[in-house]
Amino acid sequence: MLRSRNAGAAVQPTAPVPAQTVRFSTPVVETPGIFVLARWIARLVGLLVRLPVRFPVAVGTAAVSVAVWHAFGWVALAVVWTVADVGLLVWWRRWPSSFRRLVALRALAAWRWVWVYRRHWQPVLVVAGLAESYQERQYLPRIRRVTCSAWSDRVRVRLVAGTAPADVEQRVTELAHGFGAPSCRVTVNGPRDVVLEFPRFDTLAEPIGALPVPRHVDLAALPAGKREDGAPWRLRLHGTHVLTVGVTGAGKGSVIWSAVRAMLPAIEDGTAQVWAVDPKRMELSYGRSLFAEYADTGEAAVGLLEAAVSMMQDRAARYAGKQRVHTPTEADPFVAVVVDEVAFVTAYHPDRDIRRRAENALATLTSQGRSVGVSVLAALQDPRKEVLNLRNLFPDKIALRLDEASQVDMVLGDGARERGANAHLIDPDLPGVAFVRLEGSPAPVRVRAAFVSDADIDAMAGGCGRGGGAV
Ligand SMILES: Nc1ncnc2c1ncn2[C@@H]1O[C@H](COP(=O)(O)OP(=O)(O)OP(=O)(O)O)[C@@H](O)[C@H]1O
Repeated sequence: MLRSRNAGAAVQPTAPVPAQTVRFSTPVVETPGIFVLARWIARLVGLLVRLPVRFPVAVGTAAVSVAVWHAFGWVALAVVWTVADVGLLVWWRRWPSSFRRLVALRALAAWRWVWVYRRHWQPVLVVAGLAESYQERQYLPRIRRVTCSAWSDRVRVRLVAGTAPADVEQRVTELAHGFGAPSCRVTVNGPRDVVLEFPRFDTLAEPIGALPVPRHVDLAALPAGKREDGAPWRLRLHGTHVLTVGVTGAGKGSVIWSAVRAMLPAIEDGTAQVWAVDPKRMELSYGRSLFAEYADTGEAAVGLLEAAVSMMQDRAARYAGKQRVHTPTEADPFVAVVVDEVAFVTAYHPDRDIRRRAENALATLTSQGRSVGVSVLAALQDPRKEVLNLRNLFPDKIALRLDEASQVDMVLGDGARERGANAHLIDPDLPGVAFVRLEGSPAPVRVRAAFVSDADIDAMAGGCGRGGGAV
């Protein structure tokens, strides 16, 4: 075989390869000082033109103050300011919500724009790796607007052309720390248009007591707790199946009990039933009288699940060709099959036959039960496939505190962690806090389930809620 004489010789990295013996480089031309000065002046004029548009109230106030002072002197200015302050004070006391919306939150937004976001924008984004370079120039996403709600700042951002919202979603932790916020969530409005939401404080830090029992039960929107933005968190049960995942002590019981509590009037009037599987015998046994069916051993649990399958198939046979949607009635009530620690019957039970039968029954219920009014609400500690390979049959999932970062996407679906659903970082002192995905939005929402105490369950089981009043 012929070998080149140079084979194996070290190649000098600086030596030009034959095709590049002539190298072109851009000449450096010194910019005349007049151009630099003209550019600064142009930028200053641009800023002065934009200021009244961006901060009309602040600029208007300053302009009026200067005009009054110039025309009538400082005494007149002091009088005008005193009258304005008294007016604001009266507005605040008499109409606090409109004052808050139109004055306080707007002033706060302007302040946070200038002091927090404008000031730290470039260093934080560069260090977080969100600055792009092209032809030796640096390009940053641009702040379009900052607005404040009672609990968070929403920074609307125009992305650099050629970048994607996913680039920002992957840096939410850096952004949150960079701007001193507990978390950051990304919402995509449209092309190159995203909103970064930074909470200013944790609205879910205080536990929420059991919610009042609703007068009219909406099985598609059961009040179960509070969302981070202060709105009620409503859990859909009819027409879906819900999987609640969290480590021990994360608060799975509070989700289950809040749902049962919200169904109480329907349970009492016979239009809803709860069939409970309680392998730990600790969580659900307390309110046993509320359940139409109850099982606390492996054999009994499988029997209950298979009975639910038969009932569901009987309904499906009766509905076939006549009715496509289930409406709860006393004859055909909505059935919520509540399974606490579902892995006990699908993975941990020593009898293989029990595990197989339980898994088959759950697969049948979750794949066919929705349209005939049978829903499964299951709780689970470990979301891995080996433990519950049916997890994708649950359309709705709730991620309470999890063990590992990798479990977040297992529960809430791909991309949930990048969008800020840091369920593995939930404080152990905040049981009941969870991330959920609401219908029609890929952005995960942070919620806290209401805590239903033993006394509340006692009262519920004792029938105090009859008639739909608060228990
Ligand atoms: N929503 C909540 N708000 C406030 N405290 C809560 C809430 N949920 C649970 N807790 C507290 O945390 C404790 C553990 O909750 P819970 O038993 O529901 O956890 P779990 O996830 O079901 O745990 P395990 O899997 O071990 O049963 C409760 O005894 C209660 O003190």
